[in-house]
Amino acid sequence: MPRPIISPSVLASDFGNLTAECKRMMKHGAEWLHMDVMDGHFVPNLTMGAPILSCVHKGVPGIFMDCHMMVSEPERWVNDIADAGGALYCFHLEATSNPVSLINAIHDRNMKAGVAISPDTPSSAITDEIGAAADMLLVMTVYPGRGGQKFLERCVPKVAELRARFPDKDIEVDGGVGPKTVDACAEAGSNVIVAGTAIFGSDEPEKVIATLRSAVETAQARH
Ligand SMILES: O=C(CO)[C@@H](O)[C@H](O)COP(=O)(O)O
Repeated sequence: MPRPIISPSVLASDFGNLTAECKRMMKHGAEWLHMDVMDGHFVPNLTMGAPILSCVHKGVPGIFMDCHMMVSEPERWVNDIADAGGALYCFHLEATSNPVSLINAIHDRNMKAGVAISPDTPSSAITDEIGAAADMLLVMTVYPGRGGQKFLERCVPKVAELRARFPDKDIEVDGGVGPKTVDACAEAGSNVIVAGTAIFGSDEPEKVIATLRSAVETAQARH
C-alpha cells in the first residue's frame, strides 16, 4: 500500500507569505505542498503559474511541489512547470484528448504524472492504460476552482473503484477534506490527502496534519 502523504493546499494559505507558509507546513510534517494552478479558463479563478512556483521552489529547500494544473491545454505548461521545480504535474483528464502522451511528456521532464477527475467524470474514464502510465490519480471531492467548498460524499466510491484497480498507485483526494471527512476517503483507499481550509484555518495545523495522517494509517492497518 502506498505511504500516507499530507499535501496542504496553498490556496487557503496567506498568499502574501507563500514561501513562509510552505516552510511552516513542512515543519509541521507535511510531505508535499499542493500548488493550485488555475488559468481563468478551465476554471473561473486565476491563481499562479510557473514564475511564482519558481520563487517558492528557490525559497523553500526540499519542497515537493504537487502541482494541480486546473488549466486548459495542460500540454502547454509541462516545460515551464518542470523548469520552475515542479515535482508532480497533475492535469485534468477533462482537459486533454491525449493523456498517455502527456504523461510521457511529463516523465520526460523527470516529474511524476498525476491524472485528476472532476466530480462528474466517472472512474472508468481512467482506462487501464492511463492508470498504468500515471503515478497518481486525483479524485476531486469538490468542483475544481476554489477552496472552502463542501465535501461531495458521492465522489468517494470512485476512490474505492480506483484503489481496487490500481493497488500500488498514489490516490489523492482534494476538496472539503478535513478531520470530519478524511475517514471516508482513507477507508476507500486514498493515501494522499489534500486539505486547505482544514489545515490553514486551524490554530493548530500540526495537529490537523497528524490527524489526517493517522486516519490513513488506521485505514491501511485495517485492510
Ligand atoms: O483545488 C482545489 C479546489 O479547486 C483544492 O485544492 C481546494 O483549494 C482545497 O481547499 P479546501 O476545500 O480543503 O478548503
